[in-house]
Amino acid sequence: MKSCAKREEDRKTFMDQVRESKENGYLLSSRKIGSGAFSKVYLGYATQEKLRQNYKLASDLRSKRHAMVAIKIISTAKAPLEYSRKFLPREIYSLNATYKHINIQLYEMYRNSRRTYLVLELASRGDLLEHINATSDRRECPGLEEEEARRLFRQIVSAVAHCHNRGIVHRDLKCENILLDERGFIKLTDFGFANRYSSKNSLMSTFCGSVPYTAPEILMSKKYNGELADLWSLGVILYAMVTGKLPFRERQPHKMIHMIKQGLSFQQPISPECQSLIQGLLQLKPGARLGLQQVATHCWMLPATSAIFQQALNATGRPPERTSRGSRQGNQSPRRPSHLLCTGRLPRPSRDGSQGPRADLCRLPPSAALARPG
Ligand SMILES: Nc1ncnc2c1ncn2[C@@H]1O[C@H](COP(=O)(O)OP(=O)(O)OP(=O)(O)O)[C@@H](O)[C@H]1O
Repeated sequence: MKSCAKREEDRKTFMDQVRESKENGYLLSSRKIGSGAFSKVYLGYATQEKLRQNYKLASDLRSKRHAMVAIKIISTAKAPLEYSRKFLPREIYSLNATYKHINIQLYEMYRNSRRTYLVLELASRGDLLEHINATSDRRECPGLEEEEARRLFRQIVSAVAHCHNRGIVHRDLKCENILLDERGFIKLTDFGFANRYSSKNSLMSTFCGSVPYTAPEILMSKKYNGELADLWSLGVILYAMVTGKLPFRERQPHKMIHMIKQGLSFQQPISPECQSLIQGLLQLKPGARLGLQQVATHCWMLPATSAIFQQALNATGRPPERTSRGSRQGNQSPRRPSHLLCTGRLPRPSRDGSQGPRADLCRLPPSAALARPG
């Protein structure tokens, strides 16, 4: 229970934030839509005056037919110095450098000695993790349909390519950092670990990310190429989207490495094209991973091929038979590497606690970030 004094302090802080936002052209609502380690995110509204002054903001909001924004408030006075001096400036730099892409959007920033305010495009439909879990529950089958996964993954790839083209690596790509707006567009968020690099070959050494999504070279504390590390995380995200599970799940980095070395496996029917794309991204050796250009033009990313697969899957519950060379035949299950299965599935008991028919459904667990300062 919060003490009276604490409640009063929170109320005063909130009133200050309302005033500071108003002075900058935004109405801050009391509806908190998220919070991070050192931040709170509120629903806000652009005032008429702001819309008159800021043409870009006005035209964007006009197309959405509302004036709502997400206002992320970072208490710089309370956050550790390293965060305020190093990570927050990088986040702001990265958001500014990537302005404006349909899948990433910082409208504006204002600040004073105590707080920094980031005015972001509102993504009102929660994050990808929630979406995967909710869809898995609705379908009674883990993961998204490949068609939907493709639509979302294309946007994610486009957003990451936009960052890389501007010399920014995200370094914390994960389902929780991909938000969805009311039109189903993804918004890449949380650039707290992002960094810029001067050359494609420059290596980084900060140990950051979230273990299940972190590239093995980072887990092994090697110097790494940020772009190639982002590609690994993209592979984990795609695997999570289509299977509703994490490919490798361990808390301890050294155990994760062990799992990764054992290899990847799929426990449910996923199209061979999608498997090949995931395998191409989840390569232990960074240099062996598919590049973003190869990802964008991979055959799974083209709708026609996989629509046929999905239709067959829906009709028979099994992947379609293939006749071409190297493909599988008849009712055989997908060819699997002989190593152990390494999925991060979390069995969910049915409501009465027994292992009912849906006991093999899983929920993707949220993953805590590593190396948060403070
Ligand atoms: N543009 C947005 N629209 C809607 N909700 C948002 C938006 N940005 C952030 N949020 C919500 O606020 C939460 C925290 O935001 P964000 O991840 O950017 O903060 P953070 O301080 O970097 O978090 P963390 O400490 O977890 O890394 C998000 O998980 C999300 O629920």
